[in-house]
Amino acid sequence: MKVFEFNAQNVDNAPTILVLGYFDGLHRGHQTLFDKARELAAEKKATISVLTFPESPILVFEKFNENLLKQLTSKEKRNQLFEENGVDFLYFTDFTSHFAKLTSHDFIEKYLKKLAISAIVIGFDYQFGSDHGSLAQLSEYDAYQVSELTDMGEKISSSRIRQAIIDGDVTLANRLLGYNYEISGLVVHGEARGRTIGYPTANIESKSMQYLPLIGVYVVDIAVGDKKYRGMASIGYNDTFGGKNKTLEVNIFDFHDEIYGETVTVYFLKFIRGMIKFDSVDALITQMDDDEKISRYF
Ligand SMILES: Cc1cc2nc3c(=O)[nH]c(=O)nc-3n(C[C@H](O)[C@H](O)[C@H](O)COP(=O)(O)O)c2cc1C
Ligand SMILES: Nc1ncnc2c1ncn2[C@@H]1O[C@H](COP(=O)(O)OP(=O)(O)OP(=O)(O)O)[C@@H](O)[C@H]1O
Repeated sequence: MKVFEFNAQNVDNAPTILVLGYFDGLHRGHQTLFDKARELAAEKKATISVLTFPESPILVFEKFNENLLKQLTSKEKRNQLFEENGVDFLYFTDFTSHFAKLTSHDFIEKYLKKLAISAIVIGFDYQFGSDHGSLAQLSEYDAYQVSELTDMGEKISSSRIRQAIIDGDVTLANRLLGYNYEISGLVVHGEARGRTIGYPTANIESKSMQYLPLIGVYVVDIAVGDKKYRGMASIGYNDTFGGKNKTLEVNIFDFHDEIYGETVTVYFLKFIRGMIKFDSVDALITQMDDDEKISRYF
């Protein structure tokens, strides 16, 4: 897959199936668009291209809050998911005030006309341009609109998945995504207290703008180097010890290596319980023994 900053000079001119949307998370709903694109690409002997934005279009319309910069994946994972979905050319363009003012006609002239489009694939609720164009405005193309994919009668959407993660419902998030929600980060030094209570933890600091699941304890898998291990994660303030910083820590089962400075990936599998402020360290340890049993046999 090739990644480009969109401009008229650097586009590939082979016949292509163009898929349109923002695609935060590339969830199962999004994946149906790529299924259609792959079918068309095989039929028409064409490549697959995506024209999208690095950041959420909402940033241009709403008062800023930090959540607007957050995505369901890191930038690297987002690109990897496009590639896994069969994309050959990934074009990024910034969603700016100027871009937002383009009509659907302008968008076709300035962007779509620069590509050698064999067919276009959009979703059932896709709109483009300041006049909210949709399938009708794409009539000069062989354009396909994919129907809505639902789960329990409700649309699978990036917003619904974001909410599930904020609520700690990683089971729902994973089901809607079609893969396990993950966060990568550097292993850094914590208080070095974990090892004294028999549960050493890798403290993980992520540099990507992602949603951290609700404070609590989770069954996780964790990739260290090229191996994956089962573990249990804590997200919170270590209330028992009066912690001041919110941390993501993982006790990795059957693992005894020093991994400071390594980049690891945590896959959230199941919410176990909320954080508890225990009266004694022994009570915390007894609870962690139970968490371990749940996590090992999940
Ligand atoms: C599975 C798991 C469950 C935890 N549950 C709690 C909890 O309920 N309450 C709490 O105060 N700390 C909890 N912790 C956090 C511990 O307090 C923390 O790991 C310990 O203080 C070590 O911190 P350190 O890595 O900074 O040394 C939990 C940690 C893990 C790995
Ligand atoms: N569940 C779905 N079924 C079919 N198509 C979908 C589904 N969800 C999104 N799409 C389509 O995928 C493309 C990208 O959608 P978009 O990035 O707006 O995702 P979204 O999940 O709808 O996001 P949000 O929750 O922010 O509205 C659009 O063409 C959209 O119509």
